[in-house]
Amino acid sequence: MKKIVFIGAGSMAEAMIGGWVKKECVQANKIYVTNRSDYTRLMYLKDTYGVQVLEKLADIEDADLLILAVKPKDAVAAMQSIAPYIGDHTAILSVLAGISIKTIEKGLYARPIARVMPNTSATIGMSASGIAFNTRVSAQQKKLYLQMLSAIGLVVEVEEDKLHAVTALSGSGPAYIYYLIEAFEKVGTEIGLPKEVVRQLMIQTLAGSASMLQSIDEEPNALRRKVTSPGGTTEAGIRALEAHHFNETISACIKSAEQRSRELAKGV
Ligand SMILES: NC(=O)C1=CN([C@@H]2O[C@H](COP(=O)(O)OP(=O)(O)OC[C@H]3O[C@@H](n4cnc5c(N)ncnc54)[C@H](OP(=O)(O)O)[C@@H]3O)[C@@H](O)[C@H]2O)C=CC1
Ligand SMILES: O=C(O)[C@@H]1CCC=N1
Repeated sequence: MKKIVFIGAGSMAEAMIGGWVKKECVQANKIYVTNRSDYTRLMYLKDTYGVQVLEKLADIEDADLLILAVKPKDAVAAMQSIAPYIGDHTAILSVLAGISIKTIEKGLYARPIARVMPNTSATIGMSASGIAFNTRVSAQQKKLYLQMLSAIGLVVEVEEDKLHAVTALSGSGPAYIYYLIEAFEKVGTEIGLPKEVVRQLMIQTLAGSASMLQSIDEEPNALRRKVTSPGGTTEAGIRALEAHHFNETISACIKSAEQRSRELAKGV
């Protein structure tokens, strides 16, 4: 691909650009960025990653790929602004939460459209992404998208409707983990450790546990039992989690996010 244009230049666009440029998966000078009004932001992306700033919207005409990366509430306006200039051969990759392929086809006409739900860990090549395609995406294009997404992490192909679940779990997931670390830091300082020490300990604990799950063929439940001595500290901790409705809390979190993704699809 000779020209890839990001429509929207926020956190997710930067995470994908950062990941691709670092991995040398896409050459920076083939990537163009545009947004609604924040020119300083475009210059920052140019200076940091070596991407190009799209001079005017008409310049999307010869783009091979447009990546839609605005907030869902701005999707219709963004599509209206690019529709007059979009070339017949241009394909679409959307990272918009909730917004369906049907809505994009309505806004940008019949063409190859892929919807991907990555996460911000794309920055370091550690995204966990789900992807779905419309029927116009060729086998060759699919292969290319899967390669591009693999360069910034794990990618799984799912039915489009399941992207709501992917969004709730791994799209939003990094925020839950950061929130968890914030909670560990808060309580860790209450029980006497400096915040930086709590952070170091808990980042390593998270990374270690994730690596154990990746490298050892055992269920989370079995690994948990190996930590839990009868009458010990872990058992006391898990009991407190159960008493405070841990499972219900996580279930409410994921179901609320999934529901919100469905609402975004309806423009709510
Ligand atoms: N952040 C995340 O972790 C993830 C986000 N996503 C999805 O990615 C999308 C972008 O999210 P995120 O990067 O966080 O959002 P940001 O708010 O960080 O960025 C949004 C960008 O869209 C631009 N924009 C708004 N309206 C228009 C328009 N009409 N034409 C062109 N550009 C426009 C904004 O420009 P300006 O600043 O000039 O207004 C800004 O650059 C969302 O749809 C979200 O659902 C998906 C997975 C994870
Ligand atoms: O919060 C959001 O809507 C987006 C989608 C997934 C992560 N951030």
